[in-house]
Amino acid sequence: MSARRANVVARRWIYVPRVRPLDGTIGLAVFAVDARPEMTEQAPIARAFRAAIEEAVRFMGATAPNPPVGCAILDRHGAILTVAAHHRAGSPHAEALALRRCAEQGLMARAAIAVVTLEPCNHTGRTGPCSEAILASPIRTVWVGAADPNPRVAGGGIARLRAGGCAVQVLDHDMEAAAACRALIAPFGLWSRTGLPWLTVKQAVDAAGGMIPPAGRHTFTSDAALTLAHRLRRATDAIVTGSGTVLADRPGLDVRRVADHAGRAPRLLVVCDRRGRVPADWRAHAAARGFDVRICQDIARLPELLGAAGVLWALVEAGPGLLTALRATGLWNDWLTIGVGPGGTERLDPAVRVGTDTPLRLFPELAPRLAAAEERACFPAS
Ligand SMILES: NC(=O)C1=CN([C@@H]2O[C@H](COP(=O)(O)OP(=O)(O)OC[C@H]3O[C@@H](n4cnc5c(N)ncnc54)[C@H](OP(=O)(O)O)[C@@H]3O)[C@@H](O)[C@H]2O)C=CC1
Ligand SMILES: Nc1c(N[C@@H]2O[C@H](COP(=O)(O)O)[C@@H](O)[C@H]2O)[nH]c(=O)[nH]c1=O
Repeated sequence: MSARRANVVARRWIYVPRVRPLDGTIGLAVFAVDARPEMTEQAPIARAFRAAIEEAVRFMGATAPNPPVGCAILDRHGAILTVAAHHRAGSPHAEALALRRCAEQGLMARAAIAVVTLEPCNHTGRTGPCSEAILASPIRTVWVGAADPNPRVAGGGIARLRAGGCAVQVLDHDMEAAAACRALIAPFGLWSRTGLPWLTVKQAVDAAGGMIPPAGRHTFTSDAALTLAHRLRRATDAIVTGSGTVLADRPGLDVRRVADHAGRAPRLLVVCDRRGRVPADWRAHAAARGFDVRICQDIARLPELLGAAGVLWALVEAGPGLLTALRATGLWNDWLTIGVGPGGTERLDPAVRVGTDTPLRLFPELAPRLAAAEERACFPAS
C-alpha cells in the first residue's frame, strides 16, 4: 500500500478491533489509523470515542427500534473510568449505564467528561432523560459524536445540557470519529425521518459472473467472506430472501460463524414470494431458530413492511431473481458484491449511495474499499 493510500485511510477510518481483516493489506490500513499523528492534541477524547464506538458496534442488531449508542466517562485528566453501550430497547441508555457503573465502582466523584456517540436524550421514553442524569452527576463537559436525527427530539439534549451548565462540544464533521458516529445511527436516522429501514444487499458472484453455487453447495465464497456475511447478519435487524433461495437451499440465514446477541428477540425473516411456494416445514424450522417469518408479495412494499415492524437495518441475501427486481426498484442503500475471481482471489466491492454515512463503514474489512470507491466517486445510479 502506498503512503498516500495509507493517509487516505488514516483520515477517514476508525479501527474497530476484534474482527479479522480479510487480508494483510487491510491490516496495514488499520495500523495506519492507529499511527495518526494529528490525534495527539485531543488524544484522550479520540481514544474515548473509539472505545464508545467499539462498544456501541457490539450491540448493533440488538437495539432496534433504538439506535446503537456508546458512552465513555472520563476523569478530568482524560483517563477512561468506564465505557458502556445501550443494549436493547427498554434497557438503560448508554449514558445511564455508564453512570451507574461509575457509581457502582465508586468512581463517580472523579467523573468529569462524558463522550457519547449520540446526543443525549432529553425526553422520558422507556427510560428517563439522559441529559438530567448527566446534570445530576459531577460531569460538566460532554462530547457528542452526532446530533439526534429524530425530528421529535433533535437538539433537546444538547440545549438542556448547556442550560444546565455543561460545556457541550459536537464533533466536527470532518473527524473520523464523527463519521463513525453518524454511520452508527444512519439506519436509525433514515427510519426516524421516513419510517423506512436501511437496506443492504449482499451478493456473491463467481468468476463467470454467476450467483448459483456449485452442485451440492450453498456458498462459494471464502471463509473470511462468509464470516463477514455472518457479522452483517448479527448487526442487522432483519434478513430478506426470495422463495427461489428457500426452495433451492433451505437456507439457515442465522448467525453461526460469530456469536449472536445473547437472548436476541425473534427477528424478521422476510421471504419475497408471490406464488405461495415457501414450504411449511422450512418456515417451522426458521421459527425454531428464532425467526419471525413473514411473506412479502410485492417488493415495492418491502421497506414499508420492515419499517412498520421497527426494523432499522435489513440485510438482503437472495438469488438473481429477487435481486434483479430489487435493483430495478432502487429501494436499497448499499450493495455489497463479493466477487470470486480465477484461482479463488476475492474482491469486495461495496457500492453506496453518494453522501450516505453507510453503517458498512463500521466493518474494517470494507472500510478501505469504501474509501477508495468514494475517491473515485464510483457509485451506481439510484
Ligand atoms: N450468490 C449469492 O449471493 C446468492 C445465491 N443464491 C442462489 O440463488 C439461487 C436462487 O435464485 P432465484 O431462484 O432467483 O431465487 P430468489 O431468492 O431470487 O427468489 C426469487 C423469487 O423472488 C420472488 N420475487 C421476485 N420478484 C418479486 C417481486 N417483485 N415481489 C415479490 N416477490 C418477488 C419470486 O417469487 P414468485 O416466484 O412467487 O413470484 C421469485 O420466484 C439459489 O441457487 C441460491 O443458492 C441465493 C442467495 C444469494
Ligand atoms: N452463495 C453464497 C451465499 N449465499 C447465501 O447464503 C445462504 C446460505 O446460508 P446458510 O444456510 O445460513 O449457510 C444461501 O442460501 C444464500 O442466501 N452467501 C455468501 O456469503 N457466499 C456465497 O457464496
